[in-house]
Amino acid sequence: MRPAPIAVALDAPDLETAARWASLVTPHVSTIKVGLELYLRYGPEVIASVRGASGVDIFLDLKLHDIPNTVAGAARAVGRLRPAILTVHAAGGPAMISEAVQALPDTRIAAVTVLTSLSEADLERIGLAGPPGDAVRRLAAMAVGAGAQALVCSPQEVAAVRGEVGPDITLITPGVRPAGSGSQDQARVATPEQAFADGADLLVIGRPITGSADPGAAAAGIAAALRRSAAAGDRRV
Ligand SMILES: O=c1ccn([C@@H]2O[C@H](COP(=O)(O)O)[C@@H](O)[C@H]2O)c(=O)[nH]1
Repeated sequence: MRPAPIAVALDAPDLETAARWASLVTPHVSTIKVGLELYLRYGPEVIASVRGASGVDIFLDLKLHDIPNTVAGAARAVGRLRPAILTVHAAGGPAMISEAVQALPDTRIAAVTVLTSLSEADLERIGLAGPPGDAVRRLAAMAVGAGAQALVCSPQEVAAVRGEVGPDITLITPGVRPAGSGSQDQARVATPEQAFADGADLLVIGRPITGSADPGAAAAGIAAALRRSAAAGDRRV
């Protein structure tokens, strides 16, 4: 059975916990995501520890955001870790995105549009007044024009972004919460089934899996729900 298009966010306080979560979920999911907490604490060595012997894809979520030359250097610096996906902030602009793409030809550069933790009220406070979907679509079009092969947006915008950028761009959605789960610090959320039906290619899910008493069973349960959605033809795009 093919692993489900889920990236489990290993936001763990220590390496042992991250490696344990990784070994429990990798039979069920295509990807594991290493973010700032683990990478800043343990550095590049963390990747080998969580990758183990599995063929799981590594999603390095460093959200690079700096001048183009600095981001190009940072992207080259992580190249030897062979991440399948590396994030940059779309707000860094087209030259920065383009430099990252050129620096890492074998990695999918994913541009983060508007963080899923931000609400419309938050956007107004940071000078981006208007529905989040408007800013997400603007940033998505710019990032793809600059060469980004993937985009990060919330599941609430994924259908509109697909309409904007077409079928060839990988759409990645954090802000995924199974029915009945709390949204915690996420502001723009939807269920895994809804994100998948609306066209997400990779669902980022952290605490609903890693906070469960049995992360392996939680990942398997969400993977099974996605398979049922696919079999029922629920995907609209
Ligand atoms: O807009 C974004 C971009 C990245 N993330 C990351 O995804 C996970 C979500 O974890 P949950 O526990 O499922 O909330 C986390 O690692 C974030 O850094 C995001 O949430 N939103």
